[in-house]
Amino acid sequence: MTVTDRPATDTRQVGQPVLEASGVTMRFGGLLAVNDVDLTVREGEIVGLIGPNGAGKTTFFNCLTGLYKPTGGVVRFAGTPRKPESAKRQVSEAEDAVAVQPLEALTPLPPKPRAVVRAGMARTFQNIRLFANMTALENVMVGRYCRTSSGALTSILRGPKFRKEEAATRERAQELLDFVGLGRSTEHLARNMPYGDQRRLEIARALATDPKLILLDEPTAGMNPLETKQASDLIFKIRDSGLSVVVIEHDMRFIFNLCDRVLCLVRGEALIEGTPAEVQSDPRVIEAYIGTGEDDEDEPQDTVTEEETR
Ligand SMILES: Nc1ncnc2c1ncn2[C@@H]1O[C@H](COP(=O)(O)OP(=O)(O)OP(=O)(O)O)[C@@H](O)[C@H]1O
Repeated sequence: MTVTDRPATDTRQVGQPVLEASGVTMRFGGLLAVNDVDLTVREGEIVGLIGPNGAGKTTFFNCLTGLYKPTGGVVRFAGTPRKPESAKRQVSEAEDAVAVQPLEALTPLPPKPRAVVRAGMARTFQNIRLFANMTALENVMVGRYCRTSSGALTSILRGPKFRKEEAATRERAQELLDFVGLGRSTEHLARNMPYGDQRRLEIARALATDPKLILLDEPTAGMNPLETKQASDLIFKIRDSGLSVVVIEHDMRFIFNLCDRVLCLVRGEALIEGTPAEVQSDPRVIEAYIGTGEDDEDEPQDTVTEEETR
């Protein structure tokens, strides 16, 4: 029996590339954390990033999202940093449906998280980073502010323009809470919400930036099986709404059921990239996780078993 329940032939069409990372390399002093890694993500795709602990997954994510400036390689994205929009455009459906540009239009991303977000890339983190003492709605509204145009003075004066923009921001935030299944938790303080809800709230906040691509770093870490299933359903729903998704996870069953393609990193290098069926049947992947027993005494071990990778 295999881990994936996906049909052997998936007839969904994927589109143009939205992200193209080539030769991405990241050194921390003498440590080569990511070495010459390529990744292309197309419109409508869910791509998984797996690998044992310390393989370089999060570092690669940080290079893609501008948190780190890679020491080598280039990250191109089908979008350029957009200036904040007017309140009217902010809620327009047309704006949500920003056309993904053809490959030629992929532009190198400036290594600045804010510019990367404005270009249309959003992410969540391995450790939950919510504003604990803010409500769910306020947390999502914060994510939305990168798309609003009110400056400090407008905000202080709270004039008609500010009020209109604030109302639109609030409305969009509520829509996103409904979308992720937290419509009834609007006024709950983030810190009082159940763990699985906090993870969904983080996703809602990331979606508030109007991304074309969302990157999720271990979205099911610490979740029970029901929460994991709900997370999987939510990611499919996000993909079906027109976004591309890249997801890091250690839960093999989750990854192989969810993803169109999977990239496996080992010691900073791409070991294999392919369909879930190709990756889960590759003996090198099993070996990378469970080790050969010869030289892995000091290697950190993941919890995956050979049974799980099959
Ligand atoms: N800021 C940093 N400075 C120095 N070394 C770092 C830094 N960030 C990560 N590393 C090292 O780079 C390597 C890759 O780490 P990274 O966190 O990217 O791996 P990972 O695959 O995400 O691991 P995990 O699954 O445990 O989260 C590790 O050896 C780690 O210790």
